[in-house]
Amino acid sequence: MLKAPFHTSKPSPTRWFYRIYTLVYTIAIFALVYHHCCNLIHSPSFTTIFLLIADLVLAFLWATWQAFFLNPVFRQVFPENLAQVAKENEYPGLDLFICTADPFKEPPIGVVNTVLSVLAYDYPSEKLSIYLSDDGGSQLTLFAFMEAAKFARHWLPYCKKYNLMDRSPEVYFGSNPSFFPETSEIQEMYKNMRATVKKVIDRGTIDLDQMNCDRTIKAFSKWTPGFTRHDHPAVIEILLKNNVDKDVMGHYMPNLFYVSREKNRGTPHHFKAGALNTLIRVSGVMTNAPIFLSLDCDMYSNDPNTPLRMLCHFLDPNVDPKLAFVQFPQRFHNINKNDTYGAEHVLETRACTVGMDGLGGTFFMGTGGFFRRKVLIENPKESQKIWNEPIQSKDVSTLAHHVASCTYEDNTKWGQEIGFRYGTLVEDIYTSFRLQCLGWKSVTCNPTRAAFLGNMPIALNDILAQNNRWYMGMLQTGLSKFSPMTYGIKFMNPLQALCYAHYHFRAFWSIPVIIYALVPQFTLVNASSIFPKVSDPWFPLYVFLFIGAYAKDFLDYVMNGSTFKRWWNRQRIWLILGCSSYPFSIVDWLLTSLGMSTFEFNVTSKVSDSEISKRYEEGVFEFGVESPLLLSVNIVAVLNLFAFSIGIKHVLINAGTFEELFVQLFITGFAVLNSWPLYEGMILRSDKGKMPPKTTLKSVCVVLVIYLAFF
Ligand SMILES: O=c1ccn([C@@H]2O[C@H](COP(=O)(O)OP(=O)(O)O[C@H]3O[C@H](CO)[C@@H](O)[C@H](O)[C@H]3O)[C@@H](O)[C@H]2O)c(=O)[nH]1
Ligand SMILES: [Mn+2]
Repeated sequence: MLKAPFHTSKPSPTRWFYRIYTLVYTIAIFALVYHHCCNLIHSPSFTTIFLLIADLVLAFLWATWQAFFLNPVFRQVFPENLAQVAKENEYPGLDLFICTADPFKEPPIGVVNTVLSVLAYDYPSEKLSIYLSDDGGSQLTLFAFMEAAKFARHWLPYCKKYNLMDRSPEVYFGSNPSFFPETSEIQEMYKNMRATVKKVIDRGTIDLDQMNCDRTIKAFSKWTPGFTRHDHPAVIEILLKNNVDKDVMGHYMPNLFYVSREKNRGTPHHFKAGALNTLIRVSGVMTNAPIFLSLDCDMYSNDPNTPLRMLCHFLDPNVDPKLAFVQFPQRFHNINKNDTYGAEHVLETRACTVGMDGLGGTFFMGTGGFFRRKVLIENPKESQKIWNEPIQSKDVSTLAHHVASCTYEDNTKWGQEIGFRYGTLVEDIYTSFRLQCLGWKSVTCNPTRAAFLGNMPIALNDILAQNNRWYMGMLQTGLSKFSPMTYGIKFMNPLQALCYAHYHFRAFWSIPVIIYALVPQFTLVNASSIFPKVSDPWFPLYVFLFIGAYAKDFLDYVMNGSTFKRWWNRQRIWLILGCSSYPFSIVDWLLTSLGMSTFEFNVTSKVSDSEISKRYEEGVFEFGVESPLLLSVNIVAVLNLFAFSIGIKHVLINAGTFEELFVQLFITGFAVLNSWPLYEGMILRSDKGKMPPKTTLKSVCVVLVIYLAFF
């Protein structure tokens, strides 16, 4: 029995409020559906059918969203109590997986910082191994890591000596650190390393003549002339060896491996899921730690004690034997003051994770998840590791290259029943869904000081493209035989399945958004009323439904520590996504299902232009590029402005129509209010991030054509 607990959990006191709210709102939805049905019987028309469809989809998404709030559980961990069961040298081994895919979109110096931040974890170094997966197959990345390994010899002892919290050198030196005797020397080394790496990246090649070490030359000799990122043999390099490499203070260092799996054009590589599965196998051969962490290359560690927090769950003698992973929700370092694009995902990363925790476990977010290895492999007892040989031996190397080959997975269950699951662009959420259907559990750990901090796009089009990818990925599995609504409801807690369903079908939010962005507007131009007028007994129901949904959403935001402006921006981005990324995901899904297109994981760019960053800091929308995603949003904005002006004209000419057209005017006015940054981008701005004039022109033309065709 433990004297003091490692972790505690308590149900949220707000759950009763949410349960009552859900009940009341559900009754209101039924009343609305009844009202629609009456309308359909008495005055059937396309408009009534459209509105019914829109409201049914809204009701479905609302209902699935409520599942997150019915039984939230808050957990706390107490790493200081760990000493009761384990001394440091009894901690389990830990393999850390970091994925990168493109040296130009993900600058290696950023990846180096992520790696250094975890290499310097407060964890016994003989238990720690870092594996970098390079899907870009780039010698530039390998070069950067060779430099990083040299710098780590100075950086690690420095972090530990002064017990730094920020162990990403870029963050540390950028934050006016306190001055210790070695500080300026280390800073100088860091700057030199950064400059060396940058020079090589800018030049685009490695100058082998300048290398004076045979091993290094041998490593780079694998980049033969036929070597491309899509076609190359596996490259596995040991950059730091535990028990061999020491830092400048004479302490052994963790292992550091560079892994670029074999690629050839004819073999599908399954994007990040494929990369992670390769790492599971390569690490199985090399170190075979019972726990591994999956981390994106842009998510540096913000707290060196994170592994201990994770151990509070895994080392608990009363741990649920079905506990598969501990998820540290994603948090970001580059969000501006009012979170212009709602990229912080306040509810998804806070309320939703604790919400699912009370239902059997949260989903895996792709990064910040510590897994038990045995959960993702076939037969944990059959270890691949060659125990009696050191990791640098020939046999180990041959086996590691073998498991990183393209053909290794042929006729195996990898990606289907073991490892990270294939067949979708959102391998993370899908894998956790499949695991939880098998009875595995997960827990959320969200300490006040973020465990990891990542990067979000800061240009609107990048945000839209990222969402397009996510929700296309969700549909791939949401509409497969592993749908949460069929398979999920059968094999997991049904409320947990509803939570998954919410994410998987979020793209359908575009149906009501598009209907509400067009139908009330078209009818407003004609001055024909489609909603109850203000004095109608049904009118208060509409008011209740609107305010009930918006006010609750706002409350959730504030209760999760956010602000009014951030909430406002998030609800705006919801409307924008509803007429861009979401419908595009549905179209993409249709085209891929019909075999008319293939899907691709477009890596988000982590490079930021200083002008764009400046505008983002000021909270100004970044349009700048011409893209179908932006065009569709802009068309809707122009159309609503146009319809609103005509609506106002009607009311001014005949004040009697105000009461009848009120709801339509309100919806259109609300859209206009939300579209304000787009009008600014079209008319008032002259900077490079303004709406491209061609996009404005096209939008106006489309709206004119619609007007001439229909009115
Ligand atoms: O073929 C690929 C493609 C991507 N990646 C890596 O995957 C990570 C995530 O890619 P990113 O472009 O940053 O995508 P995001 O949309 O920011 O990522 C979110 O969504 C992804 C699923 O779409 C999850 O995998 C991520 O963990 C989650 O942070 C990065 O480290 C990439 O290097 C690979 O290793 N191989
Ligand atoms: Mn990312």
